[in-house]
Amino acid sequence: MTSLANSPAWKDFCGAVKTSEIGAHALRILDAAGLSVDLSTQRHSADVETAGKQLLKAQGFESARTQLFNGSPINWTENRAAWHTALRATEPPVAVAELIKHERERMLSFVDQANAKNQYRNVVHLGIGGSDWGPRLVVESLTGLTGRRTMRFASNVDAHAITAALDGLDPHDTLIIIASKSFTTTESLANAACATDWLRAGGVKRPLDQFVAITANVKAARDYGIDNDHIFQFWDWVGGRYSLWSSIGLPIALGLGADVFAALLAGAAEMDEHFLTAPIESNVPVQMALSGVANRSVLGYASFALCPYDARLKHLIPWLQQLEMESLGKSTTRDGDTLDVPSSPAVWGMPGTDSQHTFFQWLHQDNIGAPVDFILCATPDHRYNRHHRLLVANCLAQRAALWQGKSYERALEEVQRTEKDPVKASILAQHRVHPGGRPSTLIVMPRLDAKSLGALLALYEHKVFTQGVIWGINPFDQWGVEFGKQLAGDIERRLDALGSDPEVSPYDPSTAYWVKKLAGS
Ligand SMILES: O=P(O)(O)OC[C@H]1O[C@](O)(CO)[C@@H](O)[C@@H]1O
Repeated sequence: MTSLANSPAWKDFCGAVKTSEIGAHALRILDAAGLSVDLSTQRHSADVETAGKQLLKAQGFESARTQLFNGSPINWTENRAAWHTALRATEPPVAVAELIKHERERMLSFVDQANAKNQYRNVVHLGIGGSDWGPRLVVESLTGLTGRRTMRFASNVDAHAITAALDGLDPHDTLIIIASKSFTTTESLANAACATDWLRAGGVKRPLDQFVAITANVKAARDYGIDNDHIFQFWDWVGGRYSLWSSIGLPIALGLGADVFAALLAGAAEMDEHFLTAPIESNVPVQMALSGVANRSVLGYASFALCPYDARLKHLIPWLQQLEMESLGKSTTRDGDTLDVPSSPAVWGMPGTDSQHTFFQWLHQDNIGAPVDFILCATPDHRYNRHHRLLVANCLAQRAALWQGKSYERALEEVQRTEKDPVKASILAQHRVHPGGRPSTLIVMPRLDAKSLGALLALYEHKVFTQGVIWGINPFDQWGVEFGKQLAGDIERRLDALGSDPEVSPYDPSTAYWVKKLAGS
């Protein structure tokens, strides 16, 4: 049985983190691919730095990183590579360079032709999880800058999503994209069927002519009836939640321009280079990963919040939730043992300043709270300077309050200005104390453009990868999701037993009750 908890490197790391003094270290701002990442408000010390390096060494970080970039089958439960870095490399690895070039050229020439013919004023993208969040995040974050088509996204199997996405569009001028690596995903195929009906009802004679498929299962897309010229491939060695950089980026090129997609890839490639070459102590994804492990596994924070102080980045939250929680939400190590330290924090969040009026009270004064990743753009893309100043001030203020806290003495001084009764003043002051010492990271982007966004997404990808290495878990599979899918398929068949009494014996009494009650609905 392998034990991380009992390994000397782990014990040293825990000891160093626990004895690191809050606020004792100097400014710690690291730069990577145009992003500035301020880790000054994370627990750190010279000992933490040394122990962090030893831990990475003990967990085989350098060789794992090499394997990531050279296309080794590091997704060991599925015996596949996770080679998303190849898709954005300036010079992709020889083994896949031709494949990538060929497919990218096909995809971009489709975009060129559509632009030249002034075709498809509307695009409806149907995908879910990794086949949705990435392109949705990029398109919706950057559309204000260069948007050139009406772009809609529908993922949920709740038909309200697809009906809203199609609402008001001209069926004759609408392209439907089915984005699904497996081309078997229930939600995406059910929504595609709705879109076909909608096109037909709108007078389109050959609805499938207006479909595009983006998939690793080309045969299934062909069998579905989609023309070869409208099928854009990606491959087994690209994980679903890492697929944004592949043909899954088609809506970005269609909606924002091929140059925007290229800039996104360039930003990610720059971050890849940094991750590969920067020394450990200034390697931003690695340092963020170590802080994350310290917060989760040593200091016991079960979650962290993501608060972009840029409302355009609202979809970064679900994107990161999938990246972090589908990748790291596991507790079995490579040898099949149970991981014996707490791992994989839950991720949640909301853009600032809305979040301040929603859950920041809890962050400030709950017994434990949660670390926060703050994201800020130095320059906005609007002309309202005061708004931007307010946004920046709020972001910095929240972070300072979480870290510095407010002492009882300071609170008392405040209260005594209006409350003269000493007993009452003391009680009221207690309510105003902020414990402080609450960790956070501040990421400053120069402005929200494709290059910075590409760098930001790659930063989080590598942070998650590094944490997977430290915890010894495979960040590239998702067996937990697969089990739920199997059960949903089985329950759907039982619910479909129109009129007859469905067979529910394999299920627990509560599930059985509801299947019977809702059958035929
Ligand atoms: O691209 P597909 O095959 O439709 O899968 C969609 C999503 O479903 C999952 O398999 C499970 O959520 C994700 O990993 C994936 O991004």
